[in-house]
Amino acid sequence: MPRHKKSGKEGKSLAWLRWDLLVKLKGRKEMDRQWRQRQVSWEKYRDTIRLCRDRVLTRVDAARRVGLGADGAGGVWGCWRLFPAKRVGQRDRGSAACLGWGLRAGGSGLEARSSPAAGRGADRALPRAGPGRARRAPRALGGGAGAGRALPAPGTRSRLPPGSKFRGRNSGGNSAEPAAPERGSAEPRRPGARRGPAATVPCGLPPHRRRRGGRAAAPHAAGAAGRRLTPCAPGARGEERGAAMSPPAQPGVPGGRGSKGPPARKLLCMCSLSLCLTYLCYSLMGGTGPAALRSPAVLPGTAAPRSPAALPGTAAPGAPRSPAALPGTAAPRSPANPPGSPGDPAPSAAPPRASNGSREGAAGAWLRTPLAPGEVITAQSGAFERDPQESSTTDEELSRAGSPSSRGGGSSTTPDYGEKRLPQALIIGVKKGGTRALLEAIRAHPDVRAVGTEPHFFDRNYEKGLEWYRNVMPKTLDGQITMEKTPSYFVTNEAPRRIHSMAKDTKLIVVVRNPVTRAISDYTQTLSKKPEIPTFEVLAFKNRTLGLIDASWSAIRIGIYALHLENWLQYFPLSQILFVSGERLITDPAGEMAKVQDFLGLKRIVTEKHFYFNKTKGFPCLKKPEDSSAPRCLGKSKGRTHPKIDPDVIHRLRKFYKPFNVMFYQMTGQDFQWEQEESDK
Ligand SMILES: Nc1ncnc2c1ncn2[C@@H]1O[C@H](COP(=O)(O)OS(=O)(=O)O)[C@@H](OP(=O)(O)O)[C@H]1O
Repeated sequence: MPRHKKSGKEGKSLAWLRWDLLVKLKGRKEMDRQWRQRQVSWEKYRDTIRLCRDRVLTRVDAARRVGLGADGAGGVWGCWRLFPAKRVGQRDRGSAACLGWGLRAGGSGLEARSSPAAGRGADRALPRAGPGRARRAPRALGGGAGAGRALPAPGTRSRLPPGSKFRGRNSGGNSAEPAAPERGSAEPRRPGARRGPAATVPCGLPPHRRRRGGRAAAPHAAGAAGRRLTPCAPGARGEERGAAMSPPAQPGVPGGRGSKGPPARKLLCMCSLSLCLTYLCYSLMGGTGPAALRSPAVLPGTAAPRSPAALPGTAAPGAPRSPAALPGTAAPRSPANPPGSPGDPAPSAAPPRASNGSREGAAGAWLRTPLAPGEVITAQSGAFERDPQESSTTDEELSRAGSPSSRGGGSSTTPDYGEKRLPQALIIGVKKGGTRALLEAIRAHPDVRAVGTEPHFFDRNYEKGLEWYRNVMPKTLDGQITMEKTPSYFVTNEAPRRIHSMAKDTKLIVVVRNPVTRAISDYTQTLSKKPEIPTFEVLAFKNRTLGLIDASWSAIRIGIYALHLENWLQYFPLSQILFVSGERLITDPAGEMAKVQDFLGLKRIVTEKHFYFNKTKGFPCLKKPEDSSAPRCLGKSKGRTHPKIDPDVIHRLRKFYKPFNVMFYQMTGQDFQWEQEESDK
């Protein structure tokens, strides 16, 4: 039975329950008393605990997905406790040390499991105790490879070091419900558990509860600067979002900032998210060497070695790594770093990406190109992924655009007067989100001038310098906005810092789309260039039998929006980033364009009059309302027919993305309803 806190103003409530549950269970102490005095039935008592347990388990499951099952006493969680940085400035110290610890502990952050069987052991840990049974052994959480072990998960803190003041907090609370004590006996208690602060710090705890014995959560809470919210239960249901997370207010979005939610929930959620995401980041970045995450993907049945850490539920130690040695950890994240400064490695300096020995030979090598140091993902980073097609600018185009004699930097509509300026607004992603449609639509605005090609300045061409970049831009008059779009910026680790150092008030636009559809779209694009590549189903899994999604495949990884957004939020406030729904850009382009124009401070000139739905194309096309010229639809490369994907694979991918989507909704304060979309199908 989880313990409640002994002291404090509201110390009589369970410390691990969600806020709404706490409210419901306000009289829990009283209930305990009544239970002992035979005034409350065992069933009622048991059901209450079962309810709480079920809520908490969603978090456990989600944590397992992101591989937070670090080994050792306390794990990353325990480590955080040792670095209780209370100020933002101390966060990095804690991050580096703890994440270094986490890597040493062998977590392979993105070896995610989506198998329905995975991690369900806990869900099956139904109460069996009844009156007359004084105590029961704590049940292990999770199944599969991790079965039989209590896995640490955000909020469970099951691996805290001995002596930790968190210890005993979960007391089996997450994994099993309490055995019914004999009437009149003391409450059932796990051996070794002591009364006091509960070990579990789940979502929804008010600060005064978290503070005691909850210091591990503090650094992240502080670091998140009160801005980023973390889902307590990444797998949380939609109805929990608004109330539980209190995302920023959005007109029409339930549970926005305006909704009443305890601030502690935000803090706690921030902790979890920060941990998850940072861990993921480091996992992603840390593999230029033979790290677990970068180890060659192995198909079942092949003999190639594979880190056991990659297996779900396992926590085999990987190669020890110093946090300082991790790419990206040493470089200070100072926005003041000017482009080209020593601490700012040029993207072109990235070593040539070679095949890392994946399963499908050349095609596999293409899809699994290792990342450059400091790079989270570069969408078009690999030799084959650098597809100079519809979304990417060819080198020739760029050199033409960047030449002094160039006119308009690739924008055919740019007049030959005014001056070239650095962009004030960027469409930074996401690849296959609908970025081209957005750019073309906003270019219809007379106060916008945009480069037609993708300059890839902040990822591939940064060493060419800002003058080169400026030259790529079209000429503008005073009052006109210069824009460009390069979807790979969103997943480029260095991009936020570089853009910030160019101009910290740069407005950023991200077009997001259901990550499953986006992945299929991404794959379809590649397939159109390379018909010999393996099927989507093959590429999506590391091990399909085990349900291991291959998050090292860029098509999958790009869709973990929350992970990438975290990087941007280090440099830009949320208010400076506009999230455009790729889905609504198709169904209601004028509505989305209204938001874009407002965000850019432009008069709403691009309206429904500018759009025409082309049945043949199946998409909206642009027209000029003032003349009778034919509508302009995007090219054949936009709106391709996707190959049919095995519904089971889609289902697993949805499950994989769900917690990340929920995080993303909470971070942005917008519910893109991708889960809703899916459940409708
Ligand atoms: N008006 C209109 N016309 C055509 N296509 C449209 C439009 N609006 C959004 N979309 C969707 O945009 C998807 C391509 O996204 P991007 O332009 O971001 O792709 S890229 O990253 O630049 O390659 C593209 O994805 P696919 O359908 O998979 O091809 C479209 O679904």
